Amino acid sequence: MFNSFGPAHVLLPPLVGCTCLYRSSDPRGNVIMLAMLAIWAVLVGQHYFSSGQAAHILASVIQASFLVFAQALSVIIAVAAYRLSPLHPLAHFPGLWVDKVTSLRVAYLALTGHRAKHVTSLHDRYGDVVRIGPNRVSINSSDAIYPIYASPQAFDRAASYRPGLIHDGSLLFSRKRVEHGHRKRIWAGALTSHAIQHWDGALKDRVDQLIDCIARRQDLRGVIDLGVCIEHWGFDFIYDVIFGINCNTPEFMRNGDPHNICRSAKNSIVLFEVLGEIPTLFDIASVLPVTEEYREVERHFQKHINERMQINPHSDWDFCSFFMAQREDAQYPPLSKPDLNADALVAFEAGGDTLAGFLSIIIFYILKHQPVYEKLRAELEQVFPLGEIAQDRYGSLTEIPYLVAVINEGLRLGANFAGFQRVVPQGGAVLAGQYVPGGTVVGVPAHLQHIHPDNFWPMPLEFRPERWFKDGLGPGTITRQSAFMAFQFGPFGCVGKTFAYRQLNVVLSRLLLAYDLKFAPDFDSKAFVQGWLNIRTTIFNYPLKVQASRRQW
Ligand code: HEM
Repeated sequence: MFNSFGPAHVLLPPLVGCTCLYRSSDPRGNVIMLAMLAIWAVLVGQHYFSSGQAAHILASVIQASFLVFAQALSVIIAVAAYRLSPLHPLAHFPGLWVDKVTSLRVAYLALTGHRAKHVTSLHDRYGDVVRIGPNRVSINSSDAIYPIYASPQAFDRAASYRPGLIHDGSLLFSRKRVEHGHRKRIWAGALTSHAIQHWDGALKDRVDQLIDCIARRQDLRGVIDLGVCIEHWGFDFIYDVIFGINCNTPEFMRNGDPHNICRSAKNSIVLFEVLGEIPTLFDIASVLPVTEEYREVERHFQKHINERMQINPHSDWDFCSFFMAQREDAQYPPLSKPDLNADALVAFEAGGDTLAGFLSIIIFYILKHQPVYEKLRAELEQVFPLGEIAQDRYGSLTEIPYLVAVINEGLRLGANFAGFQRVVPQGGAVLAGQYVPGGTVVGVPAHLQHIHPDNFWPMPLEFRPERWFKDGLGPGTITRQSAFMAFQFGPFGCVGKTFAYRQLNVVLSRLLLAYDLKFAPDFDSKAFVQGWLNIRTTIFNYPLKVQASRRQW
């Protein structure tokens, strides 16, 4: 079989190359595939011409395929052995052997929505610092939050933010702090307090529509799937904000989602989250049909961007105006069209989907805790005795302390994020008292920090909004704001945080004033919790069925 090439000739170079290189960065999957193809073609040619038997092309193909397969297998075995060996720089961190060898298992768990549970079980078993991937360490310590995320020298984002071969010109996929900072300044212009206030009118109209939509979709018992109504509201409103209220948007609350745009947008987030765990495979998968649903959403947005560029391109407050950076006070050059499309999509998914998911979770917790529901309603009624909130008072909702506490408590328990991946800079860093080598991917699991007794005490697992007040759950109440990671911190933190609070405050208050809400008679809250998955997007496999009756004022 090896008559033209010796085994050492074929196997040694990739063995050495991969063993050395694989630790420092996730190699590009497409480059590996092309290299293998090139090696295969050379081997076919070599065998074909050296054998001198033109008829033996099939034999050449078989031999070359065998050698390339053997080569790939030897590389996989060598890389696995290296990752398990004491020579690996992360060898001293505890963890499961399978996670040390490959990220495939964690990717699978991400797909099934059980990654957070897996990370929890690993920390329970091995302690605060655990190796959860070949080159990845999870750190369940609030000491690590500041250096990794919040400090001005916060670590760069890891390759998990690399969307394969899909265009990566958006804020979310920008991984280096400096270039990211430039793009973020454009976004920040669209989300100043002045800009946010500008959206109060559209927000009012969309919440009016949500209140009508709930009435329209009720069955004979007054029951609706509130999660779907809120999702449609969230996507309708974010469309306004991205493209402007004069654009031709799908109107989900009115028309439903016949083209499955909401579902495809959510599936795209799942795709990025799962394949982000294995960036090398993402490079290959991104040219396969598995990404077709995302391409569909991309095409859909392209259509809207084209329309938006025709209409009054530089004189409004929508995100596109700022992204095109053609306002009179613009300081930065306009984004290219692919970048514009990528940022619009990120706004749609980060703004519309995340907000709607968390709003549903907060409502679930409120309805599950009747005393909280009663207390919040009483507070709202005291401030708004006529049951109406004038638009010019939207900003003042932050001054209703219990409302803010309820929202924060829902965000605390709902932020089921398994760890935002960052890269330790060259030279390494001491994190949670341990030296972590440069190039290692690290992350602090938000969901574990949010229930850590050192950060939130007492009853860290329970929904108790009172904890957000000084000594609210008795003397010694601990509420560590610096461990509250729902919006992340620092340079890569959520740019829409203030806008998110504005929307949560307004929608929640108005819904509670407009309707008496309770779970549907056959609603099973245990089944809801079991069916609620976080794959960066929130998926409710069991619907949030709520009985709503209009309040009379
Ligand atoms: C309850 C609502 C929200 C929550 C819990 C939330 C949470 C987060 C978190 C944790 C991140 C960091 C992600 C990472 O580094 O991987 C993030 C980023 C981001 N969020 Fe939000 N978000 C919310 C609402 C919004 C809204 C309403 C918008 C826009 C209108 C928005 C836009 C963004 C953008 C653009 C990023 C990327 C920021 C960057 O790369 O610097 N988010 N969000």
